[in-house]
Amino acid sequence: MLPFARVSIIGLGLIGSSIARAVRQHMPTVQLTGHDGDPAVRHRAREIDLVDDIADTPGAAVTDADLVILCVPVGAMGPVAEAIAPELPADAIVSDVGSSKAGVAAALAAALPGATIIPAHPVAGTENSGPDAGFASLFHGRWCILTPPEGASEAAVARLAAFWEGLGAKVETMDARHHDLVLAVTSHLPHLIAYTIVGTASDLEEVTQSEVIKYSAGGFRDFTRIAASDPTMWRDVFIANKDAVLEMLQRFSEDITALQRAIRWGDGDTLFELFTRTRAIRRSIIEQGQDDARPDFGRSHD
Ligand SMILES: NC(=O)c1ccc[n+]([C@@H]2O[C@H](COP(=O)([O-])OP(=O)(O)OC[C@H]3O[C@@H](n4cnc5c(N)ncnc54)[C@H](O)[C@@H]3O)[C@@H](O)[C@H]2O)c1
Ligand SMILES: O=C(O)C(=O)C[C@]1(C(=O)O)C=C[C@@H](O)C=C1
Repeated sequence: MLPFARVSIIGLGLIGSSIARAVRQHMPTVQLTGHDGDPAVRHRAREIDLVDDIADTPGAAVTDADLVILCVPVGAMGPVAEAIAPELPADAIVSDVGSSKAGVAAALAAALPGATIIPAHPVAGTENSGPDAGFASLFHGRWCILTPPEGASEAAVARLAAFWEGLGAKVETMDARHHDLVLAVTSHLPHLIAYTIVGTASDLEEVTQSEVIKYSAGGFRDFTRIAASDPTMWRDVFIANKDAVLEMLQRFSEDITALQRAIRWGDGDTLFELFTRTRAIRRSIIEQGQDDARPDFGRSHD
């Protein structure tokens, strides 16, 4: 039996549209309703027949849902939760896909007192945005981290876990603050570094924009992919996960200062030891099958 019969998705961009496509593929009998705040996105979602029904307001999208998933930028989670509150069925489970969790959990709890809220984060994505960027296999073999609040219904957690497993994800449960600390170093800091390095390169007087494009065939090109990620999404993530990001940034600054010293003093052993360790980490990620699922990394869309 399927964990949910009527799923409502608010926010039909990369993640919302990927969930819609994955539900269509893996749970074809589920009734899917969607809403997006941008009329152009609603229009496009209708054009590509993304879900069974597109609602023009967030409230109208949830009236008969048994699962509501908020797929909007982290900073919009609270306002969207407030907008669905009057129409939310008492027995519905509310979840989200935000990249940071503690702040979102607090915003949802404040907006929806008494509701069953189980926050989640599928650790899968790309640098692209919008309803055409999504694909059904995005979550295959990827982690989805659930961060249920203390005292959350175990049955609700189990149903949401079954939903994500049904879309092909592996599910882990974690405390929201621990999630935010781990993701600060594995996801948020790498994005900050990519935004910085691409910005620095384009600011350098002697490196003109055309040279940045011309010579970006190697490592720099990989940074530009990450630095092309959605500005609204990442602005909200850094503001929401400020404490954990600043803590990891401090640690990173100390480590880069140590490397600076090693380079200055010609300490090749320190450089070689670090580069050997990081090469082994990359290889073990690939061996564990945690390499990238994006279509341009050689896997199919569905
Ligand atoms: N992009 C990734 O790699 C990734 C991965 C995992 C989780 N996430 C999280 O998923 C969420 C969505 O990200 P995305 O990549 O799908 O972004 P996206 O920009 O592709 O889609 C977001 C959609 O939300 C809509 N929206 C914004 N504010 C709204 C509001 N107030 N009401 C209704 N709709 C609104 C936008 O119009 C847009 O269509 C974010 O919270 C992000 O942190 C993103
Ligand atoms: O592959 C990418 O483009 C991503 O940045 C995906 C990525 C990540 O950092 O791994 C980005 C944000 C998320 O919340 C989850 C996944």
